[in-house]
Amino acid sequence: MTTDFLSSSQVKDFDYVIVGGGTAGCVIASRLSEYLPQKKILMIEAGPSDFNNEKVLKLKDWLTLLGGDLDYDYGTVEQPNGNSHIRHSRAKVLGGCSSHNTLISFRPFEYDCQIWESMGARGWGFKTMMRLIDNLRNQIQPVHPRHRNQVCKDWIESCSTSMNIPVLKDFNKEIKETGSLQQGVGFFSIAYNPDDGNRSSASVAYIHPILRGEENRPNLTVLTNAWVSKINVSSSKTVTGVNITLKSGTKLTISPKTETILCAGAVDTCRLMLLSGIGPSKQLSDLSILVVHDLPGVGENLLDHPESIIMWELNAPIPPQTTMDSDAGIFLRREIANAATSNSDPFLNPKHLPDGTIADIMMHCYQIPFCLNTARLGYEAPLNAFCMTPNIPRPRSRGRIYLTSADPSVKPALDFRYFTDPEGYDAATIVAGLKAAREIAQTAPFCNWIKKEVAPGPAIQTDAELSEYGRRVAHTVYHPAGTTKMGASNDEMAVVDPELKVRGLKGVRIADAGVFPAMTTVNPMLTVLAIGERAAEMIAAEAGWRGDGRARL
Ligand SMILES: Cc1cc2nc3c(=O)[nH]c(=O)nc-3n(C[C@H](O)[C@H](O)[C@H](O)COP(=O)(O)OP(=O)(O)OC[C@H]3O[C@@H](n4cnc5c(N)ncnc54)[C@H](O)[C@@H]3O)c2cc1C
Repeated sequence: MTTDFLSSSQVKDFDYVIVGGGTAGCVIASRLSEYLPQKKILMIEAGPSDFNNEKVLKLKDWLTLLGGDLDYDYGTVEQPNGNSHIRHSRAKVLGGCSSHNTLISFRPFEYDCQIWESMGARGWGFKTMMRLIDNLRNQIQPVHPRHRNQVCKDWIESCSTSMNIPVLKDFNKEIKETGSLQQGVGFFSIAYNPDDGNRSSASVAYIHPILRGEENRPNLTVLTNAWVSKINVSSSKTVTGVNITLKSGTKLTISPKTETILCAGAVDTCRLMLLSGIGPSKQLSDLSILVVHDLPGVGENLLDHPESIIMWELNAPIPPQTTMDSDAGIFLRREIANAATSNSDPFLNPKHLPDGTIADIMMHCYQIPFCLNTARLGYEAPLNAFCMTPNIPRPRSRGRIYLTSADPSVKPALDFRYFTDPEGYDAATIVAGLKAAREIAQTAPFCNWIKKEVAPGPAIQTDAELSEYGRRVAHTVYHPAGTTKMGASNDEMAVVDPELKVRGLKGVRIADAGVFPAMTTVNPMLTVLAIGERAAEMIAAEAGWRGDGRARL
C-alpha cells in the first residue's frame, strides 16, 4: 500500500529517491523496482493516492477535478498578445497529470525526434521512442465503438469532405508506420479501459498492480501527502537528497545512497530547483536566495500548445456516448511544403530540417460548452454546444518560469509569452484553424446539427478580427514543457544532458516534461511516459542491469 508515514530511522534506507509520483515518476518507480530488485526505492508524492478513488479514476469526470483540491492551479502573468486569465491545471495526486487529464494518446512524430536530436538530445531518435512506447503498460486504443456518438461521426465525415482529407482509423498506427500525420481526421486513441470507463493513467498502469499485490515489490515505498521542499547539495556539487514534510507535519531529510530523480513536472521541478538555489544566479541573488549552483536554463524555454475556440449551439442534445467529451480530432497543413527550412530562429530548428507536409494545425472537438474563456467575454454558453479548438502543433513563442519571492508558498510566475513570435506564425495558425472550422461547420452531415455560431459569431470575419478574437479567448491544451531542457554540453541553456543528468551536479537527474528540448507536434503524455521508461533503463544500466535484450537501441 501507499503510506503517509516514514520514520526518522528510515531516512538513509533508500538507494534511489524519486521526487513526484506523477506521469514519469510512476513509470520510473515501477520499472526501477522491477529491474533492480536488490535496491530500495522511495517515491515521494505531494498528493494523495488515487487507488480506489472513483472521483479520479473515472475518465469522463476529468473536468470536475480541475481547479479543485487536487489541482495546484497556476495562473499566468499578463499576456499582452494573448489571454491573461488562463488557469494552468497541474494535478496533485498519485499519477500526476495522467490522473486528471484526458488521456489522449499520440506517439511523437519522427520529425519531433529529429528536432530533439538536432538540439543535442543524442540517442532520443524515433526508433528508440517507438521501442519505448511499444513497451508502455498503459491500455491504449482508439475510442471504442460504444463511445462513438452520431455528432462526432458526422463531424468526422464533414471534416473529411470539406477539407478533402482521409479518415484515419488509428492515428498511432499511422505515425508508427509513416513517421508522422499528414492531413487527416478521426477518433483519438485514449489510454482507458472501455469496459468500465476508468483511466489507464501512469499510476493505474504501473503502480496499482503493485498496490493490489499482483506484483511483489517489497523494495518500493510509495510515500503520499509528502511535500519536497529542498534539494540538498554538498560542497562537492553532489546532490545528497531532499528535505520533506510529511502529512503529520514532521520534517525529514532523506539521503539516498545513489541518486535523486526529479519528476515533479515542468512547473514544479524548476520551482523546487530555484527555491533550492539551483538556477540563474542573478534571479536567485536578487531574491536573496543563496546560489548553490548557477544554471541559467532553469525555468527558461517554457513551451506549451496554445489553442483557441469556436463554438456552435446545436439544435438537439448530444447523444450520451463518449469517453470524456473530446473524442475526435483533425490535422491540417497550412504552410507550403518544407516551409520550416526557412525558419530563421536558431532555437526552433537549428539545422533547418525539412518538415515536408506534416500537419501544422490540429483541432480537438468538444461536445460540451467548453466556455471558460468565451463566457468571460460575454458570449452565451448554450446547453447543447459543440466546439472546435484549433491549436498550434509546433508553436514558435517561448516563455519562462521564474520566482518572484524567496517565500516557498508564493507560486512561481508563469510567463508563456503567447503569440509573441516575431513572424506572427502562432497567431496565423489560429486564424487558419478558425476559418477551417467554419468550412467544416457548413458541410453536411455535421451542418444539420447546427442552430447557430455562438462564438465568435458571424460578425467577426476578417483575419484581423479573427486573430484578435482567437487570441483573447485563447486557452491552453495544458502541455507546459521544456523548462529544464535536455541538450548538448556546449548549450549553456541546457539543464540536463541526454542521460537526463543535471549539468554540473552529481547524483541527480530530471525525468518529466521539463526535459523536452522542443514541443512535440502532438499531445505529449506518451512522450513523457517514454521519458520515464528510458530514465529507468539508463539508471538501472548504471547499476549493472543488463536489460531484456530490447532495451539497448
Ligand atoms: C487538464 C490536462 C489535460 C491534459 N490532457 C492531455 C491529453 O489528453 N493527452 C496528453 O498527451 N497530454 C495531456 N496533458 C498533458 C500531460 O498530462 C502532461 O504533459 C504530463 O502528464 C506531465 O507529466 P510529468 O511527469 O511531467 O508531470 P506530472 O504528471 O504533473 O507529475 C508531477 C508530480 O509531482 C508531484 N509534485 C510536484 N511538486 C512536488 C513536490 N515539491 N513534492 C512532492 N511531489 C511533488 C505532483 O503532485 C505530481 O504528481 C494534459 C494535462 C492537463 C493538466
